[in-house]
Amino acid sequence: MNAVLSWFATNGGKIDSASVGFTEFDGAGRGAVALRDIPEGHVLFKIPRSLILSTTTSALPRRVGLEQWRARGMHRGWAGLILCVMWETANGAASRWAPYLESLPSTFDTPMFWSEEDLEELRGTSVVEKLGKADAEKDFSEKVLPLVQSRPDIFPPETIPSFYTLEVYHIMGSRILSRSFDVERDEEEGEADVGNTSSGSAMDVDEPHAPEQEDGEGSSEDGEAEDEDEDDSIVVSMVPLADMLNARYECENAKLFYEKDSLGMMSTKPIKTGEQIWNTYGDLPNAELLRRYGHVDLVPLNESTDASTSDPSANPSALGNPGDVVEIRADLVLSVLDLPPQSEAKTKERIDWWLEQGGDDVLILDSDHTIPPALISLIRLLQLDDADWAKTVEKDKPPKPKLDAESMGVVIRVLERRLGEYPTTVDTDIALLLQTTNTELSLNKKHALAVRIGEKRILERTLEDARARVVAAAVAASSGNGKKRKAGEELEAERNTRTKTQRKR
Ligand SMILES: C[S@@+](CC[C@H](N)C(=O)[O-])C[C@H]1O[C@@H](n2cnc3c(N)ncnc32)[C@H](O)[C@@H]1O
Repeated sequence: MNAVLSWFATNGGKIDSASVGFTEFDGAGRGAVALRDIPEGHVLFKIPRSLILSTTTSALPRRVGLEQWRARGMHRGWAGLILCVMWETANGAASRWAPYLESLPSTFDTPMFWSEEDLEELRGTSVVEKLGKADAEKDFSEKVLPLVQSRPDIFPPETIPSFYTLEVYHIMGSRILSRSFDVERDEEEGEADVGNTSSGSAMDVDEPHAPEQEDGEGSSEDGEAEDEDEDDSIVVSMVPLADMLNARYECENAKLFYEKDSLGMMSTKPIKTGEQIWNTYGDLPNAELLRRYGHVDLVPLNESTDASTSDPSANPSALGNPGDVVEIRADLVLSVLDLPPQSEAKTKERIDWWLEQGGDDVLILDSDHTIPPALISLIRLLQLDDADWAKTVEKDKPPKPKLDAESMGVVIRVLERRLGEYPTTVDTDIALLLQTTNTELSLNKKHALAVRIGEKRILERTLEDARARVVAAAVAASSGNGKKRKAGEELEAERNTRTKTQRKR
């Protein structure tokens, strides 16, 4: 840390060292701590733009030649930035970022590096299919290695076995995934236009991006389909010191802000002496935290729980991540509907139309346990008869998310089938957590348990609520209530009451 701090100061970085210290936190690596009471709005440290490491500040793209760089597709996805970090590392002490790069971790707890046996523990969660290992390896073998091998003047052949291997590519990718920020392009350096490395990333592209404020961090080497409309004003960047702050669900008390020639880490709340200085990674679900950062958040799930209880095995049902979600793929909905094979073409037409309308192919359940309106709308769309489908297309609007008895039946079957994708039940998982002492279970297995339990809890509660509503509607329908209503109408009436109550809250 000392080497990084003196490099930082020598190169124009400013740190309020009376207020901020860096120390090791148990199970979380390095982090920042308040050395005195810090008021809100206080600048903790400032990073000059010249210390930011990206494809616009590394000399590599220009050494390769911007035309070559683009021709080889290095301006798209993550390959370009990863290669810059590899090259800067290979340059050793000659790199502008040498002490910083030397201080970065080379081992990670992210599933990218897990054994097959450990990955099996994540079956049913969305983590494994999002790892992007195969895409990263394709980028390495099709883009990065051919470029490296074609330019011995820049990448001396004897350095390839140590600095330009697939293993190093994954390590550098993981450093970027767990530490990078979206930084707005400096207008002057924008002239260089080496392209945007963030295209197709799984990083915070979904976060609203305030123009004067840096928001969250995280990036990915697992480029998805590349988007022609990529935002050229954002450059994925390594920001020394700013990336040494840890994060925890709703604990953020500092954030990175744009200033003219620098980025400033500023307190967003008063911070007491001795408290950790937390950034935010966007209060992600545990599945995403694990995939990108290699840790999970376990916080008390309700106010009555003792906040000091951070050991999940002490009271596993009281801790979790309130930001957890469950992803339900649209094809699971299709499999539940079990539509006749002759309607395959019609179904495809409807799905394509749904996607064109901006509908998602993954539906998200979150911890408020309500049934996602998009799920109801999709179920109804897939069940329309031909005449109603034609009317829907004419109106150019997907069906309203009206939860009638038939749709509710499908929803329940979807939730049951989704729950069945995990090999174990939530009770088995909690029993496992209770039976095993901390030393018996590896960190990977503990993390996988936390992800699984969080997701299954959401599914089970949503399912319980849905079943209870069916029963309530059936009881109301059979009791007549003055005039006899159909169970479906009861469900609808009950849904409206719930929505109003929720709005009031
Ligand atoms: C941006 S870096 C933060 C600095 C890092 N601790 C270090 O030693 O350089 C992100 C990494 O810090 C660790 N981390 C951050 N917040 C954490 C938390 N709440 N619990 C455990 N580890 C955490 C994870 O390893 C994550 O990949």
